[in-house]
Amino acid sequence: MKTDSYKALTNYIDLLLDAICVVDKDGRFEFVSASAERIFGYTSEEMLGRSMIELVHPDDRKRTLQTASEINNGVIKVDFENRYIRKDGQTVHLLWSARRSQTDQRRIAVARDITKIKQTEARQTALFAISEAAFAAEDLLALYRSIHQIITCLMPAQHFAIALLDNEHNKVHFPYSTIKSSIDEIDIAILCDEVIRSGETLLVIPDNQAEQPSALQKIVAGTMFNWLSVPLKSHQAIIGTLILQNDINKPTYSTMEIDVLEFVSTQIALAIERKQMLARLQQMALYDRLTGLPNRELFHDRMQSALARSRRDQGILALLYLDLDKFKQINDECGHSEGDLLLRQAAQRMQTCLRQTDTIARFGGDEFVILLEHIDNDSVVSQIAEKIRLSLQSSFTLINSQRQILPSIGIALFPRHGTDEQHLLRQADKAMYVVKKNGGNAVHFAD
Ligand SMILES: Nc1nc2c(ncn2[C@@H]2O[C@H](COP(=O)(O)OP(=O)(O)OP(=O)(O)O)[C@@H](O)[C@H]2O)c(=O)[nH]1
Repeated sequence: MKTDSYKALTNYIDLLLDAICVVDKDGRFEFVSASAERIFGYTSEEMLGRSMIELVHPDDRKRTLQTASEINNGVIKVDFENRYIRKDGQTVHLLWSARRSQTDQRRIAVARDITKIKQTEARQTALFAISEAAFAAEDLLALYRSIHQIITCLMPAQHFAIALLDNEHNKVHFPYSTIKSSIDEIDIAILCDEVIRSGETLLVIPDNQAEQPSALQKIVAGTMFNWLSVPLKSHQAIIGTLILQNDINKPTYSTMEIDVLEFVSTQIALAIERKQMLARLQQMALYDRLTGLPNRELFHDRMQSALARSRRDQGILALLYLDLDKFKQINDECGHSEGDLLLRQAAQRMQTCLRQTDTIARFGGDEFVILLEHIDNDSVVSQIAEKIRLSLQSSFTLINSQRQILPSIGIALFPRHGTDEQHLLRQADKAMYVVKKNGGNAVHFAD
């Protein structure tokens, strides 16, 4: 095919929305139709003679060369997709139909710009994945991990973080972050503050560093990364930001990528809010608000599992029923808030006497129940109970006073004193009353 022979055709093919490209045996553009300028952003003069592969997105080059080689070997491709980097730096998604011209040793290909279709697909896929993740994730951390995965499928994000606004302390925190950079967390927080305050997406690349507000310029000066931060807008407010970080040698974030991220960020914000609400409800349903200890419901759950394990392993477990002595006096003499503080501090002290696998629950007022598993013998239980009793001996520093509190502790063992929860609780409670009757501040085993 002679270059002149294209001329007669161009009157017609320039009308096409798709671009026709011909590359020579070395992979250099030999002919491009008028649409190529719209798709690639380069004039045909700028493209002719240039190596095709140079314009291909770096991550798609290997695949593209493989396909080119298949076409050179006679395969006709009608469904090859790859990405090119336009002259303005934006990424364009293309669908190619290509074949070899046997006589001329050239590849003739028709490129269709499918960026918009890809954008719609990406939005829909991401929305579906986010709603699935919001439903399936067991907790907030699992949700954050899923969000990271979903975003990595949408666009390059070597590093990723979720920053959330802590309204109580009016500052951002990072419940999820893989960002490792010379910029420390405080500085990233300034970037996030800017995004939350303005409600606008922030893209920092080497070309626009100088256009950033001066506070940000100082932070990002000399950074080796492109930064993209998108506000997380729920229906109510901006709850935080998503932060993506990519090496500056990689292509910058495209308008399409930013648009998709902005679109899905609302769904992400809503999913996070819903999960936070669920976590709060779970916390309220299972934990005591004052001390943060498990409540009766959670204790019941743990007790059932522990009993099942002990029955299976023929193990011993111990139940300690603990009531503080003369706690009412503290409330009466120092006030309810001092009483609250003492309950919180006493709970902390008792917790430090236990192993991670043990459970201490607040049953209400000044009553606590402790579950100890894998007990070898009575004396181990006595030792732990004594340790708890002694931990409360030294006085508590409250806001306006120093007070001491002593406990009465009753103990029941599985299977010796009972084989179900109710029975064991009753036996431990009775043992605790024996201590109370005898003046308190002691430990007693059920009979
Ligand atoms: N500060 C505070 N007090 C509470 C809370 N819940 C219950 N109380 C009070 O705790 C006290 C518990 O009562 P008791 O156990 O009968 O009083 P006590 O003085 O410890 O009596 P003995 O156990 O017989 O030594 C009551 O005065 C309750 O009002 C709470 O959340 N905070």
